[in-house]
Order: sequence, then structure tokens, then C-alpha cells
Amino acid sequence: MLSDGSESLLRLAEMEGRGRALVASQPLRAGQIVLKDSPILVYSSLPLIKPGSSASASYCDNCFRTLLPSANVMPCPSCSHHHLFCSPNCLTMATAASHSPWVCQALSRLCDSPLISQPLERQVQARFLIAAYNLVLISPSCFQVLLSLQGQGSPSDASAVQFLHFIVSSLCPPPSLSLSIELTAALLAKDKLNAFGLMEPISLQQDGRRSVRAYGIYPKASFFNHDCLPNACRFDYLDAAPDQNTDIIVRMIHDVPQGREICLSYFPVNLNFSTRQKRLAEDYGFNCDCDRCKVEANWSDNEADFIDDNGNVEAEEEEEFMDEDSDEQMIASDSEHGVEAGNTNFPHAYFFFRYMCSRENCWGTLAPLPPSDGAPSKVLECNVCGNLKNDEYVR
Ligand SMILES: C[S@@+](CC[C@H](N)C(=O)[O-])C[C@H]1O[C@@H](n2cnc3c(N)ncnc32)[C@H](O)[C@@H]1O
Repeated sequence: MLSDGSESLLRLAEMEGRGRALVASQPLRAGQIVLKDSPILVYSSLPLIKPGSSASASYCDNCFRTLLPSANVMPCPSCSHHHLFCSPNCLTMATAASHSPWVCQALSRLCDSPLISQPLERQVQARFLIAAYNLVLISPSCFQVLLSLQGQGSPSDASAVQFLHFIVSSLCPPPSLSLSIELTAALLAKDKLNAFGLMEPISLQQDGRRSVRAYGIYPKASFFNHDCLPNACRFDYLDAAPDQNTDIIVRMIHDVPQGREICLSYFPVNLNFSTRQKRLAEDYGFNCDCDRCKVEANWSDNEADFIDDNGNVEAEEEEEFMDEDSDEQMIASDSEHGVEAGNTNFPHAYFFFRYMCSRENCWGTLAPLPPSDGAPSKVLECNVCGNLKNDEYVR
């Protein structure tokens, strides 16, 4: 199930109340790469008819690299809806896979349908469905993997499911697959629970907001459960990696012992308690009772304000944990990763100070670069903006 050597670092386990989970099968070190994963599908997060303004970035419709003005961009010769590729190689690869003749025709028909007046979310869901049904044609085994992921569909999504099912089955039914509304519902649920967002370059951030350029389904990384204080985080290098640029890697944020579950945070760690609880219940269908939530559930509104809605640790608290005496206590609570270890009511302040990116409006998480020759790296990398920072705790 887990390949590339990651099977010796992580094992798949069934955990009560959490489903499948990835657990450290040996002690893991800060910065260690515990998983490399390739997507079974990647799809654009842009509207079906892409904005033509020069302010909006354009991405290769195969590898999702940013298309630079100087690039030798190749349009799809068969469709009129702006599918662009960064090289002849990407065009050839796409024509045989993600932009197959059926996808090309299906997207063209959707661009001429009532779907284009629907909200962006609906259009992107349609893009996912087309990519998912295309898997049946280009890689039936990957389609089976997609079906095996968590997610069954819920009544709250019924109207979106009905609409998308009607549009796809009437305008562009996939060959050799009998569509059912149950299949559409299950696929959309799998997308919602498992898709990873691949962000736009930080240089395109507008008003402090950065959008997703594409979504990918990563079959092994889909087994990571959530923790509001994650011990690992994932990185992608869409514009930087010379090949297989849509692969992701997961690196440890700090050391963990054998047997510990390895978790990611499903969203930026700066969100406050009530926002996190709401998102996890509505989008992922569970109530989080991680160590951080156990502590924050008991905070009064006043204490909750230690972290404002933007994730800033407020001055008084920051001073407190930068104090020499409290420093050790917070290191201790972090290494235990439990609420018992600290006797402050903000035991995870240390995590924010050390592992949250300080760049304005970034909210990324920092993980050390991989250890070299067994020694921990002194450099932390942000998984959102890519900034590198010296880790003052590593001497
Ligand atoms: C991406 S999947 C993670 C793998 C999943 N456990 C499985 O069995 O395939 C996301 C789903 O896992 C479950 N999950 C993730 N984190 C959890 C947590 N901290 N507590 C309980 N369930 C969790 C929820 O059902 C969530 O919708």
C-alpha cells in the first residue's frame, strides 16, 4: 500500500473512531521525509471559462506550472476553451491522459451549458467529476483506488449532486460506465474529504489571500488523519521541481516515537477553536478532540483571544513564552505533545512560536529540512511560501 520505502517508516492502522491512520513504525526525526506521493488525478480550480484578464495567472493544464509570458505555450488543437500546455511534451502527455479526447469534448460541452453561470465551487466539482470518470478510461486501477478512499456522500449535498449528475449524464456521459446518482454522490464526497489544494505562487497573493491553482488526489497521503497541532506537514514544489512536479512530500515537524500517529492539519493551524470545530464537523464529519482542542474547549472567550482570528499570538502571551523560565516548560510540553506535560493553559504556544510562518498573511507551517548525516537541520522551511528560517532551538 505504501511504497517508495515509506512502508518501513509508516504503517497503516485502523483506529477506533478515526478509521484508517498512518502510524510511525520506527522513531521518526524532525525533518525526515516520511512519504512521497504521486496524484492519481489533478484538476484545475479555475472557472470552466478561464478569466482572460492579465491579472490572473495561467497554468499548464497538464503539470500546473505557472505559464510565464516568455513560455512557448501550446493550446489544445481540438478545443476552443483555452486549454494551454507549457510544452509539446505536456500537450502529448495530456492528450493521452488528463486531457483525453473525451475530457476535451466533455469540458467543451460544459462550457456551453448552464453550469457556467453556477458558482465556482460547482464548476470545480464538475471538473473533478470529469477527471474522475476519465480515470475509468485511462486507468481503471486508479479509479478503483479513488473508490476505496473515505467518503460516502451526505444528504446535505443532495442538490449539488442532483444538479451535477443531471448535467454530466445528459451532456457528456462517459463511455463504458453507467452513471448513477449514488456514484456521483460518493465521488464528490471522496473529493471533499481527500483532495489536497495546490496553491498559487505566493507572488500572486492579492489582499493577503492566496488561491488554490489545482486540486489533487494523493492515494497514500489520503490516509493521514487531522490534528490541530500536526506533527508532520506536506510540501509541493509545483513550479520548482524539474519533473514529477505534482508529487507531494510529507516531512516531520519534530521528533516522534515509534507507534505515534502521524497527522497533518487539514487547514492552516492559526484558526481558532470554534472555526476549526465547525470546519471539521461540516467538511470532514467528525468532532475533533485532539490535545489542543481539549485545552481550548476550556478557554473563556478572553483566553481564546490569545490567538486572534488571523492567528497572531497576542503580545502579552508571546512575552510570557519567550521568557527564559517558560521556554523549557514549553519545549517539554511539545516533546510530550500532550496537555498533561504543561501546566500553562496555553501549552501549545511554543508550537506557534517555533513552527508557524511569521511572514505576513502566510499562515504556513514550518518543518525542518531533512537531517543530513544524522544531524538535525538548523533550517526550517515554510510549506506555503517556501521561506527558509534559522531554527534557533537547534544548536
Ligand atoms: C483524508 S481521510 C483520512 C483517512 C481516513 N481515516 C480513512 O479511513 O481513510 C479524512 C477522514 O478521516 C477521518 N478523520 C480524520 N482525522 C480525524 C480525527 N482527528 N478524528 C476522527 N476522525 C478523523 C474523518 O472521517 C475524515 O473525514
